Amino acid sequence: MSKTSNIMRLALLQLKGSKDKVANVQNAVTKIEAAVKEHKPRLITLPECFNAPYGTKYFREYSETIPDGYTSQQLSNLARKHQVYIVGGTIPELGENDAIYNTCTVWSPTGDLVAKHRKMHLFDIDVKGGIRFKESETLSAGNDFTIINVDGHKIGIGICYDIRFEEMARLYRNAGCEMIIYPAAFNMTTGPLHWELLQRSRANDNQLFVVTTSPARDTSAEYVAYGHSMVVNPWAKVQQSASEGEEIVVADIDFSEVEQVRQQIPVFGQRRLDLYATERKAK
Ligand SMILES: O=C(O)CCC(=O)C(=O)O
Repeated sequence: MSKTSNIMRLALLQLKGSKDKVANVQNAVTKIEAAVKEHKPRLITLPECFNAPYGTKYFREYSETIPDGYTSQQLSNLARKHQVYIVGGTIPELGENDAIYNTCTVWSPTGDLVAKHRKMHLFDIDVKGGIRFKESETLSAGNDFTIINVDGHKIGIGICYDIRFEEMARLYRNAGCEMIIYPAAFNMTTGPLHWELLQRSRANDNQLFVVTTSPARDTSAEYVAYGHSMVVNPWAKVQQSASEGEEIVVADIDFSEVEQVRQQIPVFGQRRLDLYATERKAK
């Protein structure tokens, strides 16, 4: 598809969650309506696990099938009604064989599901005195890379912990992506040190835009999200970022910056592919 425009307006919705699924989804609906009315974005992003509390004991209870579940239907209707792309954060998905996935849905302006990305790297960490989390207690990992095409621009999709795996971002870059979107929910242990660093690293390594959307910070929640949803440009500069509470971040992406950086610092063509490679394996 040829590029119809180099400018794309994004709205990142940093949303507060609760244990009430319908209230969470309705909050997203209200904020999407407000973002459309006030800012007219082309693409809207939502946070990781925006319709449920983020915790392994909750994933099965809150899980839904895609695309016929309640949350999917709401996002599909909104995308069609407002003719926008929605990168629908993530929800716990009830998949084949009763498996649960942490899944991002992407909706086109016709309301169609254009992609579904299941988190590939499960968040299993144990930081002494900090945080222990083991998504693999209840979740299964996805096995597929996901690239969408919006107005001729290729955009890779990852989810939170996926950002730590530079090979995944490299494969998206190799496939021609100009942006990677990660719905994410870093925490108060790893967020302060790694959140911005990882985004700027992936942007700098691959000379593309990195976009993250976090839940708002709620210090009364069992899992306290870091917040600070962010857009990093291909120069690895933070173009825009949220604070900690509920917020809509509006960013005008100029995709011509991707080509500028790639021409001026041409590392992609200077790699020693005679000596090393990052290659996707056939499944
Ligand atoms: O990598 C991290 O520090 C946080 C990852 C995370 O919270 C997640 O994958 O949901």
